[in-house]
Amino acid sequence: MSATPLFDALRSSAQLRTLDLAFAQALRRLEPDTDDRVLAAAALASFAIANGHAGFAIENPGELLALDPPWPAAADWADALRRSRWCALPAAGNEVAAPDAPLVLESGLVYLRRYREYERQLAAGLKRIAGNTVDAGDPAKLAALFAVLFPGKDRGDDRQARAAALALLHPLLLVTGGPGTGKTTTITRLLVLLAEQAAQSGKPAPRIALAAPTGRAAERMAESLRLAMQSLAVAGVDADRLAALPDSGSTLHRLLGTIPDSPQFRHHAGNPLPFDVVVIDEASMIDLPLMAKLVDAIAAHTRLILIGDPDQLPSVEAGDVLSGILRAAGAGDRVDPPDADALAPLLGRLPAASTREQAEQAFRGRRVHLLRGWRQSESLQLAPLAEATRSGDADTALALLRSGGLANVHFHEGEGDPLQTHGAQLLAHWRALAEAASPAAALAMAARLRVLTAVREGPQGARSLNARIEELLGGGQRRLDAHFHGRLLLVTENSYRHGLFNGDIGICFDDGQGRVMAWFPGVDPSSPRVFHPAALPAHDSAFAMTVHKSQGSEFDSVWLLLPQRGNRVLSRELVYTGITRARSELHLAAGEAVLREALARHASRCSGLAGRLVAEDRDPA
Ligand SMILES: Nc1ncnc2c1ncn2[C@@H]1O[C@H](COP(=O)(O)OP(=O)(O)OP(=O)(O)O)[C@@H](O)[C@H]1O
Repeated sequence: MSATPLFDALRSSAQLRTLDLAFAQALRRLEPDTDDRVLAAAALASFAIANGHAGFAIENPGELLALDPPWPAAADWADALRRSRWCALPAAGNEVAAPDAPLVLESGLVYLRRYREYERQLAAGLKRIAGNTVDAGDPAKLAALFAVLFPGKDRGDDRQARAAALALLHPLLLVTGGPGTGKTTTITRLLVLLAEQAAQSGKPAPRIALAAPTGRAAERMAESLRLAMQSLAVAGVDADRLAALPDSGSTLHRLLGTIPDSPQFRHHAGNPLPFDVVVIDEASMIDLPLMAKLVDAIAAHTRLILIGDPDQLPSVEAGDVLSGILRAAGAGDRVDPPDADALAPLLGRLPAASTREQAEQAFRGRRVHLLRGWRQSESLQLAPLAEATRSGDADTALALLRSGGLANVHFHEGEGDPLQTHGAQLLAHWRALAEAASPAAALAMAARLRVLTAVREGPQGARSLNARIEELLGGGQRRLDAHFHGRLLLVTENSYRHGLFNGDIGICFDDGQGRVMAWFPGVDPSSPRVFHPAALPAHDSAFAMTVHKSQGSEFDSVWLLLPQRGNRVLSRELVYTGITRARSELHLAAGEAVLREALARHASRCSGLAGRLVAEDRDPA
């Protein structure tokens, strides 16, 4: 038995959820002799999931929560777990964990078994896809079209061109980059290239699916794709090739086919997605279970293309999936020599610095990281601030903010309450929502401005801001109804039955017959889906929302409010995600100390995915 009553210390710390403690207590009820450190590990593994980790590292439990008295030595803790019947010890990363143990200890991480299995399945699925063979055609025959799609002189150095060329050879491609680096533009051209390749091989046009974790992100992607297609039509690209490209996107849930009241999907390994190319945008938002299910549903002949910005916040739910895959795939700045040789007809001879030495890797997915920002004539000059934030350079970020020299970036240093300092301007926007001509118009107008906060609770939290905004909208006198006309809504749980998902934004609006209904964007932006407010899944107001919930959306004008005191949730990824939600105007209200604290911290997550992807698989015994 341990000398340290660790589980009691966790209980009295009041940091864990009731659920985490109840899980450990259930193990103790089943076996009263269970080692205290095993109980603590069970509670922490459960708590880790709630905090976005896949498990927790026994070497570094302080990453999860600050605790006094000190933690047990990692070796002793591991011994206690190894001796416990509650903990499985798989011999290899690709081995299924014993089904009767709710915990797994592997490579120094303690997992809840279910999440370890998601991670194992995801790694196996990604390796399977990356190892599939796809018909690369004859790149030389595509050279003429390639020159039209990528007219730059030095195509080998043009990472957009590289990404498109690599998609011909590889069934798993990751295209990463910050805002405006041309991810969607690249995907559009890459899809045209695949359509041409199919036509040259006498095959039907490829069936292509576009999806993203949220409806808003899917719409944004489809809109950018339509614009990129228009410019290709002007550049003389054959209309038949463009016709192969989809003109709309769907949510990942819709793509996979939700089943009412079930976390399972219609598409899975036994009924794979009927597409030749599946393109997923905003991949940083996808959590471990969802990514595992997506990958499971990818057929042997299908190409999977994941797009994302690796500097954004990781998914709220368990994961950090994108960064795990990216770590395994490399920095995305080099091409393997065999790829370079195969693609020479398109890319020419690559400069030596663009190729890398070792050709053999366990993980065969390919990544291209786009660097150059293309958004020209921007009214909002965000790039230098985004770069300083991304790299954690607080001195430069503060100097840029204080100089006032970045167009349409406004720094409200030390201001903690925009409702007091700029209330009239903000309220005018929200009042106008209620005056809109239709629910569709109100939803479109709502995207013009959003207050983003780092936290949900506390004086600068989304909850208290929403309460104050509603009070101000009600004139401070009459209490508004719960679902008043003009109230912005944020769905906070997935409801497969409604087709409404965590993060979806809607509005309460009169239906023309005196009834206030809740309206959410549908496939066609001009005809939103309507729900009775009493029948909605869990929801909050969305006048102000957390940066976490804003992922995948953009707003013309963003007010980002950091708390006045330090907080563990603050990170450079949070600030980066918040500021890059702005399209034409950014207001940042923060104090120097808190901004410095945020930029000094990474929102890192504990996961074993990268390790699994680069590990050689062991043959099942
Ligand atoms: N190679 C290029 N030449 C000229 N313009 C380009 C090029 N690549 C991208 N652009 C332009 O830059 C802008 C941003 O491109 P795009 O929407 O593809 O970027 P993105 O990385 O998908 O952006 P976001 O992160 O916002 O989704 C568009 O106006 C696009 O036309």
